[in-house]
Amino acid sequence: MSTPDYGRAFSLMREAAGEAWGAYTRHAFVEGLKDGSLPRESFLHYLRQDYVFLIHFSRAWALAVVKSETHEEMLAAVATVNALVAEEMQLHVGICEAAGIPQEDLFATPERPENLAYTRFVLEAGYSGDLLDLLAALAPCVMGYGEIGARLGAEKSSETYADWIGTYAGEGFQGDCAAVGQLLDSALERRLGKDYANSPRFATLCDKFRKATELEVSFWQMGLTP
Ligand SMILES: Cc1ncc(C[n+]2csc(CCO)c2C)c(N)n1
Repeated sequence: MSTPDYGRAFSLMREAAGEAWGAYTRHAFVEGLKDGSLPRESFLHYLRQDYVFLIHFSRAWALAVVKSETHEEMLAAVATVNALVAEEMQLHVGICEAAGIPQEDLFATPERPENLAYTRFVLEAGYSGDLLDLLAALAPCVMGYGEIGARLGAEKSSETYADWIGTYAGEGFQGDCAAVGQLLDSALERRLGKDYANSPRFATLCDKFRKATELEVSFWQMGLTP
């Protein structure tokens, strides 16, 4: 299976993240989703934490609207806020309700430190920096799940987690990843010029991307320990 193309900046940042990228996208939790061996208890624990995660991620994408400098940037950011609140959070509510966990319980899930560390790192990148700092911290989450979804959609050997895999493998979500990739490319060119990859700023953005990738690894690891 070929890896999906989410744009030039993403490819460069992914490369700069080194081994952390594979540790994230091929984590044992992901392989357990692929072959159905992930214990249900771990999956539900992950989903409850992820619901809280998505609340804060929606706030971070809303901050991207605040940090936008063009109508086009605002449109891309607002589309992601909507995808998060209306689709992804709904997926979690649906799966958890079917498993006997009501929505009020989800909202009241005590936040694990690994979860808190990740979302507050991203929000802080946005509070202290500009749209580029924020997008560099947000990108691993979107494109990583895009890559995971595309691979698991093609390679899965069990139907146990097919709903979850289908959401991220589907055309809708893959289109969202391409749109975020384009936003990242155009935001970089607008602020740093076409040669952005050779700007000193780019290295600091790659650091943020790698840090967020490492926080994704910790999040999967947390999922394995309910
Ligand atoms: C820990 C964790 N990391 C990434 C995602 C995936 N995700 C979060 S926000 C977003 C963009 C809007 O769809 C996507 C794809 C997740 N659910 N949980």
